[in-house]
Amino acid sequence: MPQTSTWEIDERSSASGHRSGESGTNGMMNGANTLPRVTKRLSTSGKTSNIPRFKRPHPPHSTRPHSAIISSSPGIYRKNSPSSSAPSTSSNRRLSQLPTHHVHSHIHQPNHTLHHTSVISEELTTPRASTFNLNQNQNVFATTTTSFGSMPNSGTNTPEASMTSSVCAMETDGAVTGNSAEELAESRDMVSEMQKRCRIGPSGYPHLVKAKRLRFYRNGDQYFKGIPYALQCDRVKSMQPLMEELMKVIFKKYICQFIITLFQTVICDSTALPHGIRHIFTMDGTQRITSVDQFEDGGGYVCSSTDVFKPVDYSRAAEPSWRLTLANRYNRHLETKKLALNVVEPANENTDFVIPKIIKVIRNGVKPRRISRHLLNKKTARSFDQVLRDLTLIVKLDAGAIRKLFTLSGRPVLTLQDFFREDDVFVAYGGNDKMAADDLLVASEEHKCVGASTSSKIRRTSRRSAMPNRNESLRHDRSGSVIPDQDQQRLPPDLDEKFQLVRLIGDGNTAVVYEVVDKINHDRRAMKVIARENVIGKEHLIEMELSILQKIDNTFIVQLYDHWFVDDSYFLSLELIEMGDLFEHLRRVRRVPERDAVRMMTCLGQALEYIHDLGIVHRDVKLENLLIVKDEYGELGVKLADFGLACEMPEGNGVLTTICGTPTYVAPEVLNKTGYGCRVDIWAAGVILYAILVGFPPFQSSDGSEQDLFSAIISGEFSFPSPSWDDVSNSVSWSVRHLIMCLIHTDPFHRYSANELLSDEWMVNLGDVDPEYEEWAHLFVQSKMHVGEEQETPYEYYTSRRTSMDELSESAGVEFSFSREG
Ligand SMILES: Nc1ncnc2c1ncn2[C@@H]1O[C@H](COP(=O)(O)OP(=O)(O)OP(=O)(O)O)[C@@H](O)[C@H]1O
Repeated sequence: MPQTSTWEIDERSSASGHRSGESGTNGMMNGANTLPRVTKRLSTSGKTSNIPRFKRPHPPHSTRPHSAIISSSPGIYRKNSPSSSAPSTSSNRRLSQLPTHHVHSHIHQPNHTLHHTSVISEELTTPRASTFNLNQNQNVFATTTTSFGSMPNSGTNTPEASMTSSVCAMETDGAVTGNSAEELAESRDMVSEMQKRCRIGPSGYPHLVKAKRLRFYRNGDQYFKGIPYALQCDRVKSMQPLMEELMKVIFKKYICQFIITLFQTVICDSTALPHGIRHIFTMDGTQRITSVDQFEDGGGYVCSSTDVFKPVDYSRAAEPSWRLTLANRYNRHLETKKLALNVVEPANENTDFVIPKIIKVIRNGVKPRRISRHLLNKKTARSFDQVLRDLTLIVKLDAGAIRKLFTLSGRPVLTLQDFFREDDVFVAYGGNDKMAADDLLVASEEHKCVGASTSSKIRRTSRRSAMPNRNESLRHDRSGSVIPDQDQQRLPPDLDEKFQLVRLIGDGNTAVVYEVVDKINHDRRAMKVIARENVIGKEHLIEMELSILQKIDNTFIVQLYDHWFVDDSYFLSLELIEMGDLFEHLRRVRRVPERDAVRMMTCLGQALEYIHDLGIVHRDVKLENLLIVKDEYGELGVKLADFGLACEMPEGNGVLTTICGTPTYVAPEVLNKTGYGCRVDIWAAGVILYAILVGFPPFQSSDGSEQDLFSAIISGEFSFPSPSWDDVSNSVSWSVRHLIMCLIHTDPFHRYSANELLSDEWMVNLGDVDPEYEEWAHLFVQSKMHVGEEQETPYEYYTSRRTSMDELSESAGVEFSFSREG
């Protein structure tokens, strides 16, 4: 869901293709190739797209074309792959089907002196290419064959008959004629050296000992994709050194190449191969490999510490992970829950129940024990295995991987959902750790960290800390992981004197927001905490946010009460809004009725009119930044929050040029770099109005890419597709469509202002417009629509939109996408 993050654009990188002076409908840029490059704005997890990635080696099954080691220039000839007429050995067949490592040998003969090099590469040699080269050099081949006079010949001079492998390529520079006895001897020496290194093929011609291309898996680990390995049979002659090498060299090499998976791999090793590699099996487990000769080129093999083969579908291994090897009582739980080892779990666990929650994990051992906190949310709790893996890295048991987890009431944690029940304290055990009843009792010294003295108290605490139906981390780059300090849930001492921390309310790209209570007057507040490390180089944005919030005092905007910079973090005491944000509200209700929508838009319009009059642009108006409030009559409204990207308009007729915002809501003039002002917030308001009425935004990309989304935005073309926009039971008026068209207008000068938004007929009449106006709006909208725009069938609608859904559509979830189709 790349459209959903907040981002900034590297302006330098987007300079090309831009022509200044273009703006709005008349000045739209044409095509995706002129779109600026996007970089993520901020991320607490550091997962910004501009972090350099480690270059992965070519995948073993790469289909990159074979680089031209074989030349067709005169005087060079090479024996390469079998020709089309050559007998098709199983080895050859594998070679063409499973392109992996190849050994190429070049024999150059400059000035009649032979020397050779061997190259191991992952390049693909196709039989077709080999045949071509072979035929090209057939004449020369015959000539050069004489220079190998000492070699045994099977009686045929045809290269097709003599060559059996495609892994040997020979080159000579210049014709081989008129050799002196000395040169011939030299050649013979060379050949004999070659013979030492080469086997003599059935034809009598030598070929280099071919490296067998193998792939090794770990016993019982269905998540380990395997490691490719070129087995040089002339070098590794027995199993023991091979197994040692596999353990010491290959895994380490793998670790070096994929630094990111270093930890995971180490863990995998210690879990899946606790005693190193002692046995190697074929993939189906029917045969144990006892000699290197038994390895077949292109084959896959399973490394094991024990002689018990675990039947897993290794060929379909997914991402690296580690498996639990649970014992005794815990294993029985697993069995009953059908979570036993070797059962391939679905790739995507259901995570509907995942809500932001801080869990505390007690590291089993001598009391007082170390207690780690970990934030679980949609991002950090994707699957049971993944959470256990993360906890292993955080808790750092002496025994290595966490293999058992229990609540303080003794309930085992067996599924992801178990983390989201009422308990939030868990005791972690390693494989050899023995459980004792005393483990579940929290020592007095541990109370502070655990936050409770008994499990019943913990239950009360956890109930209070659970977020009601909020799902924080639908955005892919949302933060959330380890709560770094055990005292994180305590404010720094100065603030701790003033405030009592109550619960986590939400997290954004840069901030974590808690509910706090003022210890003196008992007022409840929201405390937004922005760790400085999350905003390095962007401190000016925080300063700007603070400076702007201090100027603002409006009913429809979340109020800032106070702020501090302590312990390298910014703390903002804000008005507490308890009902969550509009994004989550929409997620729950799927679409907002017009009567609610009109009130929400009125609140937003008021907020925008207020800040625009002050010359302030919010620049990040979106569903997540509209917090839901209820008035005394129970009517819903919103308050505008998060001024993290807000800025003041330049003096005079100046415009803003920094490209920032959230892709789904960004206005075309921001992308076009023609300069922009307050009307970008109005565009976003139009996107929001559209989205809350039907549950999906007006602009999406067909392939989920930001480029595609931006093209759609710049084109300004959107529609009101069936069935959502003409659903009888959710009848949406034409007046609101008219308003949306006035808000989502590519030309900012023709786009409504905040004042015009508030004066719109639909807004003024709270959605209850005069039939005449509705009729007029109907004609207006229809006159602007392209023919067939509303003819989208449900099938097209769902397929086109579900594939390109951003966070909002995603949030509508399966229910939404299928319930309507029955
Ligand atoms: N005053 C508040 N009262 C209640 N909840 C709040 C308040 N401020 C923020 N939140 C919640 O916390 C979440 C994150 O806050 P906020 O959007 O300010 O963080 P951020 O990191 O600046 O966001 P972004 O991801 O947009 O950069 C919000 O989506 C909202 O649900």
